[in-house]
Amino acid sequence: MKYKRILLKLSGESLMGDKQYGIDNNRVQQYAQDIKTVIDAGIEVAIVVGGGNIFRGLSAEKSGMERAQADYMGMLATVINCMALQSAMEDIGIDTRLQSAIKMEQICEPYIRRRAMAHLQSGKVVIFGAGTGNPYFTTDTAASLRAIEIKADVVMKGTRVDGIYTADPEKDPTATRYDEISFQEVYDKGLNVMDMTAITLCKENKLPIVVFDMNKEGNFIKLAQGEQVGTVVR
Ligand SMILES: Nc1ncnc2c1ncn2[C@@H]1O[C@H](COP(=O)(O)OP(=O)(O)OP(=O)(O)O)[C@@H](O)[C@H]1O
Ligand SMILES: O=c1ccn([C@@H]2O[C@H](COP(=O)(O)O)[C@@H](O)[C@H]2O)c(=O)[nH]1
Repeated sequence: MKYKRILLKLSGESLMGDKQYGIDNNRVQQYAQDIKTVIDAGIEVAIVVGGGNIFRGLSAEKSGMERAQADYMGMLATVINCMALQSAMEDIGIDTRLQSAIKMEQICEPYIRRRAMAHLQSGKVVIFGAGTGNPYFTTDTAASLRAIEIKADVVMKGTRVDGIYTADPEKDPTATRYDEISFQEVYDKGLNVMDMTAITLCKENKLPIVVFDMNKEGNFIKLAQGEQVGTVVR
């Protein structure tokens, strides 16, 4: 098996499906099924979920809200997404634990690194909510940070584009996709598929990143088993 432990980052926006806002249950159910195939193959999976489908701190700041306050709202939004994904996974028999970087005793465990690793070793999927717990960060950075902390082999960013392009493919139809790219090239070319703090953490800790289309059923297991899917950054 190529990977023993994977950190899967799911963007909030991809949970929207075709909706303009919020959560598309069909999409969440598809993700849960795809995650199950990877768990059933004996691979450990931890997940960080974004919140962009509900609330983004930066956008709220532009409308006049104080940034830190807005960012805490964004972190709470990620927990809502995590709970939706947790429900969908439990419905199909996956054992899960949700850990939040901001304490919410009635809802989930607090983030405790060693406990998270023990859950993973016993076959549970651990979902990390509330990002890093700090404003001015993103869930991409939370994904890199948690992946390093729990000694994952890779960060897989499952999103709605099928890899990293020479420019944002949603804005530039002439953009072409890389199969592989170095951390340095991501900086040099200013590619915005993940924020630079997240990229730097992975670079400094020699942790590869794969960006792939999570909306295509079966992609996650292919990737987990070592097939070439999406773009690898290393
Ligand atoms: N060079 C590039 N290659 C690929 N995608 C790019 C590139 N530049 C910008 N993007 C954009 O990055 C987005 C991927 O980020 P994603 O939607 O997963 O956002 P996020 O900020 O991680 O999550 P959230 O929606 O939770 O805020 C794609 O939708 C794509 O349009
Ligand atoms: O560590 C973190 C993670 C996230 N935030 C805030 O949450 C929203 C949603 O996260 P995305 O990564 O954009 O999906 C983000 O816009 C921040 O406002 C944070 O403050 N700290």
